[in-house]
Order: sequence, then structure tokens, then C-alpha cells
Amino acid sequence: MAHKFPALTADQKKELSEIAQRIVANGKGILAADESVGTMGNRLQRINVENTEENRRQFREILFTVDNSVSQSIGGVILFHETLYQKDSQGKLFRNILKEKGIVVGIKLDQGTAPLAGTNKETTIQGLDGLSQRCAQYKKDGVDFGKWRAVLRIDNQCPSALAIQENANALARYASICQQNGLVPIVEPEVIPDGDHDMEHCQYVTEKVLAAVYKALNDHHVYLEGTLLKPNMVTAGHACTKKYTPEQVAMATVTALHRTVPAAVPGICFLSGGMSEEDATLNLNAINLCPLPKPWKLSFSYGRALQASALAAWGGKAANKKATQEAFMKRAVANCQAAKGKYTSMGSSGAASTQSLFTANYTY
Ligand SMILES: O=P(O)(O)OC[C@@]1(O)O[C@H](CO)[C@@H](O)[C@@H]1O
Repeated sequence: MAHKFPALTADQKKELSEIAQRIVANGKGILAADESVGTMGNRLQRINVENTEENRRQFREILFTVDNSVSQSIGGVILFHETLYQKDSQGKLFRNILKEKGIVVGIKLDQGTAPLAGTNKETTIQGLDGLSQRCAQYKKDGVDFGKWRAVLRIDNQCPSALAIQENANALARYASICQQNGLVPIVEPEVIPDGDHDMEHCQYVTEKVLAAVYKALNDHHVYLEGTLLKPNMVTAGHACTKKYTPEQVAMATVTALHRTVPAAVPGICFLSGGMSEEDATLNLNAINLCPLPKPWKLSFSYGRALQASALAAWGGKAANKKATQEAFMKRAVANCQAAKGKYTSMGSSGAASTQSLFTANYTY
């Protein structure tokens, strides 16, 4: 069939693929600092800090004003709407601080889950209405990529065919709208780790979900070279009694990706999904060492696994700025090494880094 109605011009495609490649160049990954107000509240509660706009701003100021060398490890930062318009204590917009470091600014675009009636507590994601206008405004405000997280659960009759189709279609529609507005879409279909299923079952489900997502992206004429994928790693459910090594996780993960994700996709940036900081780094390292074909950059887009030690070091006190920045930088550098398959565990890297960050039945 002739390609009569191209979705994007050659210039638009060039811009999108350049943005995507910049984010994942040379082992770089993404800091997911896009926690909504509620999710940030959960993070702050763990360190007994009140969830106020000023406390959220202060923590993020500490992260974003870290030494410029962070840009060797972090290619992009995802912000929440509130943070995009916040400033540091000298009155400088966070987004300008990031851009001056050469970091690409992104924004969370989904607006949370809504129930799919008649299913076993499954959900779809809201935020498509008015999305094009929001994207256009964000582009004017210096944003170059977006993020949309869909949630799939493994349980009795889950994920259902309906949940897989509906979320794949919403992700594809979002991706198309982003690209029309010059934003690289990060496509995030997260199979969450709640449950006692084994790793093999997670692999089966992850393959089904990713296959549906790439079919939908193709149906919606999404330009894959101008996208990034943010998937879960293939792991056992959190309550599974069987334990797997990073090499086993890596083999299952790369096998699932190899079967479902086209080579045209420039980068796959994993979410950390409640793994400890150290596990997230060790698994990413093993993934990059996995002896299977890997046509994409395999990197990170971690929220909890980049910020847990930093949050613990901060504890809500400005005086802890240096320790907070050191903790953050340590994880950023470790994950950059892992994205090149060159990480060697630092052993005693602090209690916070080996602590599980999983919360059961967590609503984001
Ligand atoms: O799983 P992680 O690495 O902590 O976070 C992954 C993530 O997609 O989920 C969070 C909740 O939506 C977001 O803040 C973040 O971008």
C-alpha cells in the first residue's frame, strides 16, 4: 500500500530521532523525578518529611543543582507539571538549570488510572483529552519528551485481553500526539511486580503486552526511531518464593524484548519497579552483558532506584545537601556504568541502597 498520508515530515522525524538518541547516548539514562504530588507524599513519608510544595521543591533543587558532571550519566529528567514551573532559591527555573547542563527535559503526561469495569480491578490511563494542546504548550516551555505510564497486573484473569488492548491503544494514541507536537514519547507499559508468579510467567505476560503495544504503535503510524520504551524488567512477582540471579533476569528480559521490540527503537530505559537501588543496577549490568542480539541502547529511567539513598541522606534538612548530592551522583554513575555493562558492585554502598523499595498494592 502506498504511503499516501505521511504522519510526519522529514524534518519532524529528524528532530525526534535526534532527541531520542541524545537521551540515551554513551550509557546515559533518565532520572524519573516525575512523581505526582501523591506519589511524592509516599516517598517523603518514608523519611518523615511533610509533603508540602516547598519540601518537594527543596529536594528537587538539591538533585538538579548537583555537579555538572552528572550530565555524563543522566541524559534526560522527567518532571511533574508542578516542577517544570518551579525555581531554585536564586530564582532560576529548574528546567533552565537542567538544559544548561545539557540534559533533555521531559514531562509526565498521563493523568493516572481509571477502572475498567467488569475486570479484576484492571485499569486504563486518562489524559488523552486536551493532550495535544498540553504538548504544544510544554514544547514552547522547553520540554522535548513525554512519558505515559500504563499499568498491567498479573493475577487471576489478569492482564485481560481488554486491558492489554485498551492500554496499548492509549499508549499509541498518546505517542502519536506527542510526535505531532515535537515531543519524543516514552512508552511505558509497566507489568507491575505485585503477586507470587514466577519469572517465566512474567516473561510470557511481558511478551504479550509488548507485542500488543508495538502492533498499536504501528497502527497509529508512530515513528519508532523517535520513541523510547520504558518497560519492566522480567522478574518474579514480589511474593514469589523462588529467587533468580541477575543473569537469569537478564536472559528472560532480553529474550522478551528481542521477540517483541523492533530494532528501529533507539533505546529501552527500564523502570525500577520497587527493586533496591543495587538490584536495579546489577540487573541492568547483567542485561547489557547478556549474550543475545541487542540492537537498542539498554539503559535506565529510574525513579526510586536513583533517589532512595539521596532521600534518606537528605531527611528534609538543608544541611545534608552535600551528602544528598553525593548519594544521588553515586547511583547515577553506577547506572551509567551498568548501561555499558561495566558495573562492579561497590559492596558496602550503604544500607539504603540494598533495601527493597517495593510497596504492595501501591496506587501511583
Ligand atoms: O519504578 P520507578 O523506577 O520508581 O519509577 C518509574 C515511574 O514510571 O513510576 C513512577 C510512578 O508513576 C514515576 O515517578 C516513575 O517515572
